[in-house]
This record gives sequence, structure tokens and C-alpha cells, in this order.
Amino acid sequence: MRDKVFIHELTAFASIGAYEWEHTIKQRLVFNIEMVWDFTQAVESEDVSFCLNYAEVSQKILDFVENTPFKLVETVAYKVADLLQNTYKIQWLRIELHKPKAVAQAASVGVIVERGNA
Ligand SMILES: Nc1nc2c(c(=O)[nH]1)N=C([C@H](O)[C@@H](O)CO)CN2
Repeated sequence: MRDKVFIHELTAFASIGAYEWEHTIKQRLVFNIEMVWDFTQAVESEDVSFCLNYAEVSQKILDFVENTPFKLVETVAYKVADLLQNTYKIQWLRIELHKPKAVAQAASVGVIVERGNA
């Protein structure tokens, strides 16, 4: 089963940074997320309660990331992956996390984590 729900360019304003000066400001983090989910029950019933609800998932991520201080983008990605796996029965997920202004000469930098079996 390779059905996927995705969320592209989910933007959070977070306390994120390895350095002291970053701890007094909020910076933009952008998530691209893919999650494998079996659509069969949702399609048969046309009932959103059988979906992996992208609105609910997005809000859960924003509530967490915007209210927790982090130093490393790696930590954000690991904790968001844990949050999603502990909340939903997601068989496989991929999180691409961008910190857009971190390197002036780069469009974006960040990390990618994957969890589960595709
Ligand atoms: N692999 C990483 N490298 C760097 C990180 C990080 O979280 N992961 N963070 C920083 C600083 O916070 C930087 O973004 C400040 O401009 C540097 N490298």
C-alpha cells in the first residue's frame, strides 16, 4: 500500500538555533511531509474520520513546534516524527525540514528523516 497524504510548505515560527543569539528570536521553519496511509476505509465511507486528516496533523505540528524551544533542526525533525508516530498509525513517513534563512548563500538548508517501512 503506497497511498500517501502530504503537507507541503507548512510554515512554523519557532525558537530554533544552536547559538545563544538565536534564543531570543523566532525563525521560520518549513516542513514538507509525506505519510503513507491506507485510503480504503475513507474512500468506501467518504468519512473524514477514516482519513489521516491533514488539517489536524498540521495543527498538531504547529502547536508543538511553535511552543517548544529547540537548538538543532535534527531535534525538531526527530521529535515531530515521534509525535506523529505516537499519535497516528502511520506506517511510513518522511519529513523534510527547511530552515530558509540559515545560510545566506543557499536557498534553503535542513534535514530529512524517514520512519517506518514503505
Ligand atoms: N546540521 C545542522 N547544522 C547547523 C544547525 C543545525 O541545527 N543543524 N544550526 C545552525 C545554527 O543554528 C544556524 O542555523 C544559525 O544561523 C548551524 N548549523
